[in-house]
Amino acid sequence: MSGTSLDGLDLAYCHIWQKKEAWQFEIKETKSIKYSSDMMNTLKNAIDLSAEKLLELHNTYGTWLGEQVLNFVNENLLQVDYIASHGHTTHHRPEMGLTFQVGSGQHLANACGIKVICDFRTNDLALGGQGAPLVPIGDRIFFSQYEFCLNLGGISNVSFEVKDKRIAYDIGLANMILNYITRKVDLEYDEDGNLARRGQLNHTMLEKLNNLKYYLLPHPKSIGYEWFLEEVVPIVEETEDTLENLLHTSVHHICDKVAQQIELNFKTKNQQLLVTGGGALNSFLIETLQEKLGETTKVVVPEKIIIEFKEALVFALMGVLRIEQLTNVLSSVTGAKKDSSSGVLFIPN
Ligand SMILES: Nc1ncnc2c1ncn2[C@@H]1O[C@H](COP(=O)(O)OP(=O)(O)OP(=O)(O)O)[C@@H](O)[C@H]1O
Ligand SMILES: CC(=O)N[C@H]1[C@@H]2OC[C@@H](O2)[C@@H](O)[C@@H]1O[C@H](C)C(=O)O
Repeated sequence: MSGTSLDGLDLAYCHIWQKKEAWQFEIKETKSIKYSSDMMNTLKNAIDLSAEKLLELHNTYGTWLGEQVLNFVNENLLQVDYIASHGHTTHHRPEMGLTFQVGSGQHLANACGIKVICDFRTNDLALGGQGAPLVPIGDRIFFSQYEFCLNLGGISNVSFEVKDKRIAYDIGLANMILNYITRKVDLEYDEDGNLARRGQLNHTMLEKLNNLKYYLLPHPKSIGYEWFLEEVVPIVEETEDTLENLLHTSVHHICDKVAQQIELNFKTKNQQLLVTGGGALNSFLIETLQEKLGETTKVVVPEKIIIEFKEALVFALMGVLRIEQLTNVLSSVTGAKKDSSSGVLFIPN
């Protein structure tokens, strides 16, 4: 899994099996590989590449993924049935019916000698859906004890049940804006939200962020880096303020939007909100979120392995479901014509 915050590649070696029809999991080994600044820039700027250069990146990144898998397998002497690979999203314009994840499955398979399932999003787009978010199938199967599952990666998304249907959508900003601000001073991210905690609210910036048009759209809906570049970056750039105030204001914005969605979809007193993704490690953000939600919603920060590897785990589950020809993409989430068993299998040569 490689997510929108561009921090690196997450590898998880998972056992997934069924016991009396209920799916079970164990995450046995994990590894995160931080991107070099070159790699990070290449992936970030892939949006501007020519078709040829993009295809070249698709192949070279696929091979690189396969090499990382091979190292991980050899380091831990793993026995692997399949690799489920998300790749890295370079383009996501569901309104135009397109999404693209670099990381060619054939190159990946050939580089590690293991069968690969990848390209999990295209089929849903072909069926008229958003192709995102996909992790809600895992929220339903593995984390149904929580009324809400929230992921705070580059982008925030939420997932919950309404009358036996899973609903989920990208809420809006999360670490993407925080990292954009800290990277101006060559800081990868705001550790524990310490800088943001010292800042003060910039009311003008908060109002502009809170009024972004995307927030008014009904679900199903999802966003990509394009939205960030076009709609959000101008607001940050036109705001003259300290780093601390920009971060503080962005944290409030992130939490305002999450709290609004949880309140709108209120389930029950003492409801639990499971928070995963790197944002769960930002203590200022988590405190601010809990304050905004009040006593009716308990923010649950799980153990670190779940915070950091839940998305990788769910892609592994999606791979298993694909092999078993079971539904792994929910149309109630994406708005597609129907549920699907998505993903493409590549056999190594
Ligand atoms: N200790 C920490 N304090 C504050 N922020 C943190 C901490 N650890 C990680 N983060 C933030 O979390 C980010 C990584 O989050 P994560 O890996 O969940 O994102 P992602 O999977 O790339 O995104 P997405 O789920 O949107 O595709 C980092 O870039 C950083 O902003
Ligand atoms: C197109 C794409 O890659 N979307 C990502 C992105 O990052 C977070 C959010 O936007 C979510 O919709 C999705 O990723 C997770 C893994 C998902 O599909 O559930």
